[in-house]
Parts: sequence; C-alpha cells; structure tokens
Amino acid sequence: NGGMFTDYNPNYEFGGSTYTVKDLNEIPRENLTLVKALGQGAFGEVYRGFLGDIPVAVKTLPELSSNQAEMDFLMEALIMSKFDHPNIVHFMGVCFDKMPRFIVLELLPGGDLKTFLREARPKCSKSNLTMKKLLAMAMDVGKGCQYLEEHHFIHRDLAARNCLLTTKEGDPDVKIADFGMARDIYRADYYRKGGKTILPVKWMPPEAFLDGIFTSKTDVWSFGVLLWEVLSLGYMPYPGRGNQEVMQLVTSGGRLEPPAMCPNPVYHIMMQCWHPIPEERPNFSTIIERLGYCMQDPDVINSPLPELSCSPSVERDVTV
Ligand SMILES: C[C@@H](Oc1cc(-c2cccc(S(C)(=O)=O)c2)cnc1N)c1cc(F)ccc1N1NC=CN1
Repeated sequence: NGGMFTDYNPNYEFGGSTYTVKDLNEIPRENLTLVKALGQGAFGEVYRGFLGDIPVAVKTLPELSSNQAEMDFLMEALIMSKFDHPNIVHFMGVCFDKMPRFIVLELLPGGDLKTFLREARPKCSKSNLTMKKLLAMAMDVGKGCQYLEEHHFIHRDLAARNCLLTTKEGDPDVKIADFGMARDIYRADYYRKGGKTILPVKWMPPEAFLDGIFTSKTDVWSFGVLLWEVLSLGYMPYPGRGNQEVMQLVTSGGRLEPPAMCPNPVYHIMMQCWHPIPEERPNFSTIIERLGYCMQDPDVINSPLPELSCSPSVERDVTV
C-alpha cells in the first residue's frame, strides 16, 4: 500500500486549501503501458506511454529511492495536481499503490522549448519559424506565469528547458511542465541537498542569488531571460560566462545583450523584467499586455529572424 507516504503525510497548501496523498487520483497500473524512455528526469527515467489509448508521459521513481526522494516525488505530484491552466502541463494521476511509483502527465510531443528553438533555426531546418510564432510561444508561457502569480505560486526555475510544446509543426502551444525547483523549496530541502545545489543563477535576479529572496518578481526576471532564450533561438544566456562572473556582472548593472535581430520593443520588455528593484518590474498581466502590443506591431512581426548556425545539440555551460 502507500506505506511510506502515510507515515509522513506532508500537507500541500494551494489556493487556501490543504491536500495530502489521499487527494491524488490513483490510476490502476494495468491501464498504463510504458513504450519508450524520453530521458532522465530529476529522479528516474521519464517514459512515453499510453493510459488506455491516450498518449502520456510517465515520471518514474526508482525502487531504491531514499525516503526524502519519495517525499519529493509525492510533493511534486501534489503541486502539479492542483494546477488547472491551458499553459501548464496537465496532471493525470499517480500509481502510488506500490513500487515503482509513477506520476502520469499529458504527453507534449513537441518536446522542450530550448531543444525546439535550436532545431528550428532557419539554417538547421526548413523551419517555418517567424517572429510572430516566437512571440506567441513566449506569450503562452507568460499566460501560465500569470496563472501562477494569481495563485501566489513562485516557480523559481522558469526557463526554456522547463517548457514543452504540443507539436513541432505548425503553431505549437507551450506549457510550463517542470516544477522541481519549487518542489525542493516547498519541502525546504535546498539546505538538505547541500548548499552546492546547482542554482539556475543565469535565470535569477540579484536579490535571489544574494539574499535568497523569492517573490513572483523573481519569476518575472526569469521570464525576461526565457524571452531572451526564445528570441536568441535557444542560446545559453551570457554565452561563455560562468555563474560567478554572471553574478558579478548582474549585480554591477550588467545585462544580457539584445539577441541578433531582436526588435527593440521586445528587448525593452526584457530590460523591464531585469529592473534591479523587484517592485519596479512589471507583473505578468502587464508583460502579457506589452507582448500583445508587440504582436500587433507590423515592424516587430515582420522583422527577419537571425541566420544562426546549427551549433551542436548540447552546449557546455562553462560553470563547473
Ligand atoms: C517530465 C517530462 O515531461 C514530458 C516530456 C516530454 C518530451 C520530452 C522530450 C521529447 C519528447 S518527444 C518529442 O520525443 O515526444 C517528449 C513530453 N511530455 C511531457 N510531459 C519533461 C518535462 C519538462 F518540462 C522538461 C523535460 C521533460 N523531460 N523529462 C525527460 C525528458 N524530457
């Protein structure tokens, strides 16, 4: 049975209510078919599969997991189970009755946003990518962020790698699909994981990496970096610089340069997200409004995309 979970039943507060493992939709294991590994998640393998005839993604928890890992896995399920928005990955249920434990999510066959952007570069494929499509994808993420902001949920790790696409063709919708960092902090085990947790410094504002202050304005800063990732077609931010160097640069007022061919009004939104004073940054409603204006501006949507090389699929971040 749930065994482990019933002992340390953690509570999850969301929208003024408290939830526990009992509130999760238990999926009968026999209805689940795992087809192919999609890659390594934070815990164990993530698989593509079917729930009945519905395509799904399945996060697995390895059998030999620590109690803490079990609780992290449970908390991640609780967090995702309470979201209800078209730009946040849909949670379908869990198989927690015995090991191995599964979290079942909607499958987003377009894969992650960063990989998509790099593969869709005009030189890499006959991509039909346009400035309007780039802005529409950023807008999708912004709408998901607005929902999180309204629910006083701080994501803490907004980045292109944590967003997924419904399709690689046509007009993909984009959804926020990974909440691992928020889960860790919710369980306050960033201390437990040792101070050297790999913090996404390049996506964090000074008050976060200097003083550990996180608010929805932290997510706004990260969204500005995500917007830069989108307009740069999947570059690593602050190319060639390590985390220490980036912290120094940013605390002394340095910022990311505009991506090649980035329209000024779009770069202006990024810069507003990177205001040194958190309160001076726009909220997500304002960001969405301003992105909407950009999408109405012919000079913006008709501007050409950069001719970028097809760099190797995985770039090495210089941080050690
Ligand atoms: C947990 C996993 O969730 C999913 C991955 C893919 C998915 C990810 C990559 C490629 C494909 S695909 C194009 O082969 O269907 C589908 C599709 N749908 C998901 N729900 C995920 C969520 C994210 F926000 C970011 C990365 C991943 N992972 N985890 C392991 C690999 N990616």
